[in-house]
Amino acid sequence: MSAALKPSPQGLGAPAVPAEAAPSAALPQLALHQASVRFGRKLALQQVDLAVRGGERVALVGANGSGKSTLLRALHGLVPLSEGRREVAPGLRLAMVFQRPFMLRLSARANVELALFLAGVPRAERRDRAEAALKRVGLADEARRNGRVLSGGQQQRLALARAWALRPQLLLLDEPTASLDPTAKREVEELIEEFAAAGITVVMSSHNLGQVKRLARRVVYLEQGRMLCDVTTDHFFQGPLPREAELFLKGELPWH
Ligand SMILES: Nc1ncnc2c1ncn2[C@@H]1O[C@H](COP(=O)(O)OP(=O)(O)OP(=O)(O)O)[C@@H](O)[C@H]1O
Repeated sequence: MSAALKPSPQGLGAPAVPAEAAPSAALPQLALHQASVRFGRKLALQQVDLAVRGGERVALVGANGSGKSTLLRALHGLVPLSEGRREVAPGLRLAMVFQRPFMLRLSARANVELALFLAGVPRAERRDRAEAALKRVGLADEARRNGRVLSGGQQQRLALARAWALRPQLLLLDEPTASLDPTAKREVEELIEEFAAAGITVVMSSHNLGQVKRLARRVVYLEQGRMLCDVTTDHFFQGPLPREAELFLKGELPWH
């Protein structure tokens, strides 16, 4: 269930974010309240409370299968909640980049134009916006190339261009640099940094703790669909944390 955000004392009045992680008292752009997602017998998300405010940079961290992608999809409204509710600020422009971005067998520019068409952008604006977005991510020279034959890093940048062209206020990114080589990873990270610096709210999942440290200001740790902590990035890396999160961090130490 979803609803528009209103400053109600009952819903968003109750802080879903610990005081130290909340950057401002502004109303959330997007929130889940006691949200659960079930796939058959599998409870992929359990009673999650998460509120995201404008300009935040949130990283979702946890082992494989902990529910990061499901949480991103629930935030986007792509999976139905079996319990709880989703609230979204009226008119919020939201875009998502998936772990394996799907490209149509069309030119890079047409892939962006199609996203604009689906978002209801008038035809007259689509080409300019698509070209500007491709330029923004350094793909102006690839505009006519088939999106499917671009390299993995270029496809991920094309996916970012497709999202950016929608002029989102909030961007959901599912492991945006998974399986990219170090150069492509750095290029994508730089783009995310620029988008965030321009004021776009970013919520991203990542297995790369170095990247979390570089890009995020707030870390949400998930284990078996439960949100076990929601703290500033500094706190996440300095502790103290719940035991499960400490063990996860110890297991991931090679990132140091
Ligand atoms: N469409 C689906 N149908 C059935 N089970 C699903 C579906 N999507 C996710 N799951 C299950 O829900 C749980 C959480 O999956 P999710 O993909 O959200 O985890 P994740 O933390 O993103 O994992 P990874 O880091 O491997 O991407 C897993 O047990 C997964 O198998």
